[in-house]
Amino acid sequence: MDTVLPVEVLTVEPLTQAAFEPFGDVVEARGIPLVINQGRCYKYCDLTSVSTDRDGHSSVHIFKTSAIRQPCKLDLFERHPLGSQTFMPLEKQRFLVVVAESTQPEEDSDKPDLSTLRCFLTNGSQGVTYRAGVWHHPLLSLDTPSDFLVLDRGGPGRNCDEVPMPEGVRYTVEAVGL
Ligand SMILES: NC(=O)N[C@@H](O)C(=O)O
Ligand code: NI
Repeated sequence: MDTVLPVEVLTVEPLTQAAFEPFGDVVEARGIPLVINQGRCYKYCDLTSVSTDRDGHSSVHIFKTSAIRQPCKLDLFERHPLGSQTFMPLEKQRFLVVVAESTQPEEDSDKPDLSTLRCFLTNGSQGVTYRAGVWHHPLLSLDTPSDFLVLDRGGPGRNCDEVPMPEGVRYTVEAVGL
């Protein structure tokens, strides 16, 4: 018989720039746009930026991802110490943004502090940028398979540290209100 693990059910909070400030930027059309292209287009400027180390370069990808099943069991945390990482849905896809603060920021021995674990739900028109070194769960897209534009740091060196979720507890995000 499978051992029944205690379940840590995470509450989901709506994604706002104020709440997400410690981790990075929310990318969404906000503020007063510039009117460009002979009036045909509104430009919402400088919503976020791509950071890389001096040996890296900014790189653009498309992720074609399947949707998560719910309740969503968390697998691991990762961080990209050499650069930021931005996810922007291409099909109005909602996704879960699961982050945690660092135990020893900037140190090689840094780990996610699971007592600070936060779970945000986007509204379909929002993307996020994780600042370099921010602990996050890999992409968790909801509802249907979907495409995301991803901007991050390309180049030499190790840019992905992973820490599995601790044994003995199942961290899940329940479908409450999802
Ligand atoms: N592996 C990869 O590029 N994706 C992850 O970094 C992620 O945050 O989804
Ligand atoms: Ni990542």
